[in-house]
Amino acid sequence: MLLQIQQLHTPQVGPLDLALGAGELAQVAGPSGAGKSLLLRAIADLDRNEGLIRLEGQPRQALSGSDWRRRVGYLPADPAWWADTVGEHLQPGGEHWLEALGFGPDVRTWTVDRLSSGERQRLALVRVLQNRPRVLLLDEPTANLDPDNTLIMEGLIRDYLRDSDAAALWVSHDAEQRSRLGGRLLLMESGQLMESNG
Ligand SMILES: Nc1ncnc2c1ncn2[C@@H]1O[C@H](COP(=O)(O)OP(=O)(O)OP(=O)(O)O)[C@@H](O)[C@H]1O
Repeated sequence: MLLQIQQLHTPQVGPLDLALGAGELAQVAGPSGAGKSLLLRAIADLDRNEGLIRLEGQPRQALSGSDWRRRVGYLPADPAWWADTVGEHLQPGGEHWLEALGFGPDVRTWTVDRLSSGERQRLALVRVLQNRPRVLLLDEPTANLDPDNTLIMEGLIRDYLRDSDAAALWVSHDAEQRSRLGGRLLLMESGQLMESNG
């Protein structure tokens, strides 16, 4: 197993177990307020949580918080930006991702305050992918995108999972997207995670 979670719990989430294999995409659905975002934040170790999480057999405590979050990349629904320009948030390289998402090389000079919500969402994905994570934690990554960009982003993420043999936990409210992506579906309700059969 690539990612193994045992008895993960926070005041709002769990205790729950979950395992993701290399290349696996598991979707998480469930009502607003069920704890989907808090689950992703707990796995990324951004909120206080207890439980055992292993990545490729290595316990989370063996890595620093920042190393863990490079390997287990979290894309929040509303990513934070701290510097003035896009380029200050990006590492060198990754031009193929920028290009695939519709940006030219000049995007690095753009100021963050001019970005639309969809541009923010697409650029934040590039930020996460540049760390070459083994696991992606995606919180409604296409919520602010038009249909064309949604399909492009879905394709890019799928390509990354296939090429890097990475896994993803993908929160989506969109039933059509869920059927396009396919794969395993997990349902979250009141902080508990259940495997869905349909
Ligand atoms: N820091 C916090 N302390 C206490 N409760 C919180 C905290 N953050 C979120 N909550 C509550 O925990 C519950 C789960 O929140 P969460 O953001 O995980 O929901 P969600 O399933 O992602 O919902 P949505 O689909 O609307 O994004 C909500 O009732 C929320 O108000």
